[in-house]
Amino acid sequence: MPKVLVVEDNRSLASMAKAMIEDIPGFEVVVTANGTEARSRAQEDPEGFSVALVDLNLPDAPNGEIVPVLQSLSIPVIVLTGYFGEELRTKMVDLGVVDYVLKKNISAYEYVAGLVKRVHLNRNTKVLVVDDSPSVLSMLTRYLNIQCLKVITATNGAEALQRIGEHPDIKLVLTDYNMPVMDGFELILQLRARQHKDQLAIIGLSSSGEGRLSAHFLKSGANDFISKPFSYEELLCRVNQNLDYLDQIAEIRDAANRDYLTKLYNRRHFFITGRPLFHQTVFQQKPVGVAMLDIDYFKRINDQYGHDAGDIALRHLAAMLSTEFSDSLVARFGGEEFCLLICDDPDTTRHKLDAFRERVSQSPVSQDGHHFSFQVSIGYASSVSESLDALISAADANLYQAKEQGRNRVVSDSDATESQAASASTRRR
Ligand SMILES: Nc1nc2c(ncn2[C@@H]2O[C@H](COP(=O)(O)OP(=O)(O)OP(=O)(O)O)[C@@H](O)[C@H]2O)c(=O)[nH]1
Repeated sequence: MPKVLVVEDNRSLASMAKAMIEDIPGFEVVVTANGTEARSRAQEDPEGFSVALVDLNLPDAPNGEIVPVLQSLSIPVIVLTGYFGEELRTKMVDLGVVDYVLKKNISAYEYVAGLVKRVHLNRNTKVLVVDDSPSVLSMLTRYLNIQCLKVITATNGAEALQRIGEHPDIKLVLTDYNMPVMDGFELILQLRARQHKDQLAIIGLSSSGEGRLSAHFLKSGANDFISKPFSYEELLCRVNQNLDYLDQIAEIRDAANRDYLTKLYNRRHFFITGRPLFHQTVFQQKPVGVAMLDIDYFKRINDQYGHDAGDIALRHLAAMLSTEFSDSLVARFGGEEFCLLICDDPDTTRHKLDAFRERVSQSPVSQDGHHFSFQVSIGYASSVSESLDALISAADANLYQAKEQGRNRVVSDSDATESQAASASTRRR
């Protein structure tokens, strides 16, 4: 869990900062009221603090003396200040603080909370900087490192493409225009052929004399543009804004693809991802199958223990499915029905499904002091190869058989064939 150190002698401001930061899911705040206390907390556990939020004017450190102390323990610092001037700004930028924020109203704290989250996320965020000037590369690297970003560098477009190949998880590219071998526009065109604006952000950089370059960069597919020379603050704001945009799009996309209750993928995403995966697997002549899984007598759980208990059971089963079928595409199709696309040998899968069914029946759920168990029926099909939809229909038919035969069982293609043969022979007799 990310921990934030707040160093503030004004109790109400400290409480406000704590409340706003702890509003971010998973964040914990430790408040200290002076420099001495902050130093000993940070020394006790320097690894533990993701970032520190520091009041510049503390009773025992009135001129920001605590800032370099925390930085020497590798804790990035965001400064809160009650006054502001050019001299202070220069001092803060020279010290290498992540940002300085004027404590004037509540929106300053909202901004700080967003920044705290950004700094934490930046630790796993890769940025590629492309410029043929060593001095620009080293300045950008220093500025971006202050923001805790992982910086990778290249000196021209061709080298940048190589770096992207080595690090496909790069999220942001900052690129100059005028470079040898391959310029910034050509680089952007090549990058955009592979990744859209909401997957990879690109910021163009060029000297302020080249007036029309900004429009040209944007038309070529850049998300944003910065004129050189630029201030640390402008770089920080543009980089953060672009990374926040990517994260928000990813969150929206994820919310659209997932079932709200169980957080498993929904039916829509199952088909979008599953159809190409199915065709690719069939084309490669590898085994592929679908399992339809349904909780037995689920209505009774709702009726007996309440709808909340039913929801807990659904989440419990979803968590088990995610863990035990982590290599498969798992979705909640609706109600108490789940669907799995499994790319594995049918015999192995059949055994795995049966073992899973058994485990479900032996893992009780607790709600309000009540403990209850439930069972599942599973239909598995792997012998149909014309389409994913046909495979799902076959699995569904097998699930129907499992319910008909008494529930709490797995019925696969071979079981269904055997049972049809048995009933045909009974009819013949
Ligand atoms: N708690 C809860 N119940 C749900 C949810 N979605 C659907 N249900 C309930 O799931 C129950 C499904 O009942 P049935 O279709 O009769 O199936 P069943 O009782 O499991 O019986 P069989 O499938 O034949 O074994 C209904 O009572 C729905 O209201 C949900 O998200 N949460």
